[in-house]
Amino acid sequence: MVKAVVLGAAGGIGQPLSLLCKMSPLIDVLSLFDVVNSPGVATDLSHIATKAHVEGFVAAKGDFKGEQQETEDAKKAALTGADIVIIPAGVPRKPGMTRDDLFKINAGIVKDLITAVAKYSPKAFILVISNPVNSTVPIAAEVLKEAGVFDPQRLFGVTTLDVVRAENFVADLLGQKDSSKFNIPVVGGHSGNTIVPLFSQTQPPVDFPADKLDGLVHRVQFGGDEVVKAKDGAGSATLSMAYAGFRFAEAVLKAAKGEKGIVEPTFVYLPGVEGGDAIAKATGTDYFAVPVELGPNGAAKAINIISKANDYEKKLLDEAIKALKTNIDAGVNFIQKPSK
Ligand SMILES: NC(=O)c1ccc[n+]([C@@H]2O[C@H](COP(=O)([O-])OP(=O)(O)OC[C@H]3O[C@@H](n4cnc5c(N)ncnc54)[C@H](O)[C@@H]3O)[C@@H](O)[C@H]2O)c1
Ligand SMILES: O=C(O)C[C@H](O)C(=O)O
Repeated sequence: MVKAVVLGAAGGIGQPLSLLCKMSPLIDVLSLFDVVNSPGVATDLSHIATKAHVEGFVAAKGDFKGEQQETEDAKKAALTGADIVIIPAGVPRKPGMTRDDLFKINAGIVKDLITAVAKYSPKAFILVISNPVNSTVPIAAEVLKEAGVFDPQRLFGVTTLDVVRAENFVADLLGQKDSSKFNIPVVGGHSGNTIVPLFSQTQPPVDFPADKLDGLVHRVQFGGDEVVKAKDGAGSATLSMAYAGFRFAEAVLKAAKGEKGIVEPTFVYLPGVEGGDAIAKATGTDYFAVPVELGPNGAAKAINIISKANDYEKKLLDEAIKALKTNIDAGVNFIQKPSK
């Protein structure tokens, strides 16, 4: 029996992601939690005739003592027995904002939700979508460490949308309809210049002249801004993110069931994953998105693809690492050195 939980299930990402989970033959129980509207989303989904049984849990409206208990009970009921917890809870960007501008609100939301995960489903795979991923994943790790239940193989920052974009933009540029035949590793983090597509490692190989390459790299790094601008104040990527989040969740679940050879780039705590130490040493950071081979216990092996980067990509990596370190420190310090 596989139980999947979506925290932030009533949101722009949460709803289509929950729909995709409801369609999946890999999921038996789908549990939805949000601070608003999740029972409605759950009831709506429960009318679809597919395998997963759907349950909805919502936080209490207020924050008085009795209501705090009600919210805690809802989290407990949603999370108990979970095999995989997917977290798109939090505020999205508006035009003119960076992902780091979301830290102020989302850091606290992620801290709060991971505290509940640590209590009620400490062995679940945890997939963090909430931005800024470069900081929310270290926050999650620190909360889990403090609770004594941190398993680095089971904590993932979801960077799949960057891979999806890279594959799609390359296909676009080559005038090809089917982007699914491309495999493009995107490494680093998930914001602006911390996103580093390694086009030199594309399978099947592709080759672009320098002027085209600059534009392509920029489009992958700032693909999120393209959507924020087009939505004009109504949020950021939701549908493509639901697709990407589900693609990654499905990969984790398939590998957990024993399927071999599944590799997806994801933002992980390197020292806790086989092969990660060498990458941490090369980058000088403990967290980095790299292609990870998934297995029954989650992240089985970090693949050191960055050692194959060409000179152009090495420059991108240097810039990414500088920015990433600041983001990671902000996340770690949020838990270790909270301001009074
Ligand atoms: N990792 C990625 O590639 C990626 C891509 C797109 C968006 N995002 C991020 O995902 C997050 C969600 O985006 P969205 O467009 O779905 O936003 P949204 O505002 O539409 O939905 C967020 C949901 O989270 C809920 N929520 C807020 N606080 C909560 C809490 N404490 N517990 C449970 N639920 C809570 C809200 O009620 C809302 O339903 C944003 O931070 C966004 O930046 C990440
Ligand atoms: O751009 C955003 O703020 C949302 C997300 O991180 C994205 O890449 O689309």
